Amino acid sequence: MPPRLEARDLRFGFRPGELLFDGWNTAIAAGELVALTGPSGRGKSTLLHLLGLMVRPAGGAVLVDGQPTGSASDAERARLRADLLGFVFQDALLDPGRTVLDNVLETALYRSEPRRASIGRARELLARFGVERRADARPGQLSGGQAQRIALCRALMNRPGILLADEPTGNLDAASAAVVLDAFREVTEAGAAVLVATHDPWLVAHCDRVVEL
Ligand SMILES: Nc1ncnc2c1ncn2[C@@H]1O[C@H](COP(=O)(O)OP(=O)(O)OP(=O)(O)O)[C@@H](O)[C@H]1O
Repeated sequence: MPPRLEARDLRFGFRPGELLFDGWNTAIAAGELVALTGPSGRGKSTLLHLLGLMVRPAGGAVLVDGQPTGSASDAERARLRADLLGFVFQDALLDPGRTVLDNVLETALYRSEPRRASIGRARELLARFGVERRADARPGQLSGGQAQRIALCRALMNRPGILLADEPTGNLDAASAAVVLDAFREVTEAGAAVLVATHDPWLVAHCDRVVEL
């Protein structure tokens, strides 16, 4: 079975002559929970955006379940993201114009699932992370930790085969961080791969493996 997620000889930089990644390789198998660590500014978020098919590399390849994604059109990449990937952005990046419930439902709507069919799962996820009472709130009314948990609900909505999470416990107390780790474990036990960029030593210690940038 191919790795769920693989980077081969990845190259990328924001400025000419300044490559953040110059021939970078990694592979994450089904069922693995992997921590991505390294100093601030080294490129953890950028790498997650490359692996999450939001940014195209300058060279090399990102493979999803063994399939190269380089020649896929933007529409095909968007389809892969909706079908296979869950993404928790640093600082949550919820849509300020929608309620919490509609933010969580957003990923299901990308897959053309009827809203009514998805509401039950969205509410279950919100309850699991202790934020069900915020369902009708707008993101501007949330604490940082609530926003982070809601962003995780949104990423889990489609039961992704690959979950990429950027500092998902940065604003959480110990009890909420433990709920997040439990959720990651449940996702890996279902055969997904989880890559989590983090500075949190507690979370790193609970991962199967560490990739250091
Ligand atoms: N859109 C952008 N345009 C230009 N440079 C960028 C852009 N995004 C990030 N950078 C630069 O790329 C480098 C890597 O940034 P990135 O956010 O990936 O690092 P990081 O390891 O996730 O940092 P942190 O741990 O602080 O979140 C930094 O020097 C940053 O300034």
